[in-house]
Amino acid sequence: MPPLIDIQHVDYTQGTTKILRDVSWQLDAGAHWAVLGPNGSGKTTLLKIACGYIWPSSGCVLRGGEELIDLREWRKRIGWISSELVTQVPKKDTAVETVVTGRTAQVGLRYLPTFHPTEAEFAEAHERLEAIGCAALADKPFGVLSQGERQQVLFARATMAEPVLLVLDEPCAGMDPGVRERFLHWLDAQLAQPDGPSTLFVTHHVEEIMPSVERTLIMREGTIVEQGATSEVVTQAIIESAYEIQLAELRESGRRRWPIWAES
Ligand SMILES: Nc1ncnc2c1ncn2[C@@H]1O[C@H](COP(=O)(O)OP(=O)(O)OP(=O)(O)O)[C@@H](O)[C@H]1O
Repeated sequence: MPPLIDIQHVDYTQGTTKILRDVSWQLDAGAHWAVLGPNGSGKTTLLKIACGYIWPSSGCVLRGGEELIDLREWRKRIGWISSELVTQVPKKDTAVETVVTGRTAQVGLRYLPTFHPTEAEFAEAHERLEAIGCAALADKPFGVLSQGERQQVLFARATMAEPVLLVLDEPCAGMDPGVRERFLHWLDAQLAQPDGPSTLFVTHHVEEIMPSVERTLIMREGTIVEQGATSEVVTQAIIESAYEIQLAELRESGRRRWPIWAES
């Protein structure tokens, strides 16, 4: 089977600035990748090219082995969950109302005058919440949910479109340690399910890479400097070099890797 996304020798330039240089990377169906790299290294740009929101200046992108596909249809099969999306959800919409809007590209049920979900769609939204262990959240307003619960609801919303790819863009930003750990263990269980969508997990914190995220790529200055099995890519030497930092240790515990900072 051809890769879900096959990026070949892609450059991306804006004005005189080269933002991506000779990037090649393949995402197989069902694979889960962590995407690491310092601020401004080109992660978001790479993801936008992969998802078909922007076009490369040179090189090519195949999706399912084909170059020319209907990108509007393709984009409907991608769930992009970011902190920006969290801020767009009206606080008064309930969790289930938020999930049902997964049938559209927008959030905010009361602001979508032409979208009138059927009873069957509401029933499905309830099922989606139940399937991920969040049935109890259904009638709670989005505004009262914790940061972790909001991510869970947006995950359920993304599944309404039966996505082939989920992009989780720094999902743990703003979470306290307890919320973050509960959310990450919940997410790990979701990703470990067979036949789920491929996932791209963007983070700045290597300890957030859960065991189910078996592959990692690292960007730096517009290129992919490392890609492959998480166990081989997320090493002390590679992390120190990618972020220009010094660690006392990158300790493995609970099949995750925890940076221990060196004394300065
Ligand atoms: N439309 C644009 N015009 C000019 N420069 C751009 C444009 N889009 C991105 N850049 C620049 O390209 C570089 C890569 O940006 P990008 O958002 O892809 O980085 P990132 O790795 O996602 O960063 P962060 O971790 O801070 O989110 C940055 O220096 C950014 O300022």
